[in-house]
Amino acid sequence: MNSISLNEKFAISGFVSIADASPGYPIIQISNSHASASISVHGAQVLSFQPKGEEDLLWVSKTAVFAEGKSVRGGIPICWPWFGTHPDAEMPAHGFARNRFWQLTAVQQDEHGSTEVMLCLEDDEASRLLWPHAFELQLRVSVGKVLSLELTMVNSSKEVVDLTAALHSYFNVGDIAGAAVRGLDGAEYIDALQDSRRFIQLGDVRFDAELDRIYQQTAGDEFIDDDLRGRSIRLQKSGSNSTVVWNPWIAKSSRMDDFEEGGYRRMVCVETGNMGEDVVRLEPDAAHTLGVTISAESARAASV
Ligand SMILES: O=P(O)(O)OC[C@H]1O[C@@H](O)[C@H](O)[C@@H](O)[C@@H]1O
Repeated sequence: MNSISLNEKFAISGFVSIADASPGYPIIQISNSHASASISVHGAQVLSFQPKGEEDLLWVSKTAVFAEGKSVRGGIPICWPWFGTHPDAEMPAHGFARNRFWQLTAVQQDEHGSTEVMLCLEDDEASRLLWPHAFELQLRVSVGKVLSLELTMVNSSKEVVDLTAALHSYFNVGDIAGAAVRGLDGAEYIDALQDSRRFIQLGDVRFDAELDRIYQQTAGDEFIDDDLRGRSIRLQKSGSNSTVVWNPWIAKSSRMDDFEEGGYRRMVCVETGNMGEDVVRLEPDAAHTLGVTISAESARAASV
């Protein structure tokens, strides 16, 4: 699959084209009357979403690497079939779906001017070495005034499987000092930086040091209030009862080669997921859909 054959099959004149970020690494580029966006076929990773008149809602590191087997640092990597580190240290963190090329299966313009893209990933010999189950994953992305992602996971095996997952979204903020995550007040969280001890969130989440937490029982809307930009990013979730909030701050980000210097100030991860106690158990042939809709609101409208 290369960008020439993908263009022949999927390009839509004036709306969708496919170009290589590096040789053999196709990126779907979308521009419609509502927004522009880009999606990498590798990892089915949304890399940018810019509604008309807005700055990009997503953040990608300027030093991100576009190569097979490594997730791009930024955008919305898909963590699946496990979230976080694996008990076997040889296994990749956050599963393997973000490290593989997916299949682009459909692109279409709908009657409201939104663009819909479908990508899929199925088990093969390489995946079964890491996770011995048959599966089908499908990501539907809709780019319009809002960005919607729906990740459907189907258990095609004959066994019951337990899954954890995340739409590991990196959001673009003006300055982390003036950013807050709203909507988690009162939620219990597991603090990865304090021996996974549990605490209750009081008020908004604010940032002045490394932060890495799994919030539980979080089915409601969440907002990232961005003082510098005077906007709020709204997340409406479905099929998700947990949320990770992460900022690596100075020391951890400087240990990552693909994390641009000082980039921790301009991003925050608010990850829609099924993690911690929110494990998805699928019977054979059963499916689960994890979804998020992301939109920008002016700070004034969002606080009413
Ligand atoms: O470097 P990775 O594997 O993309 O992970 C980034 C971060 O992902 C977050 O979801 C985790 O909570 C962090 O602990 C982790 O550091």
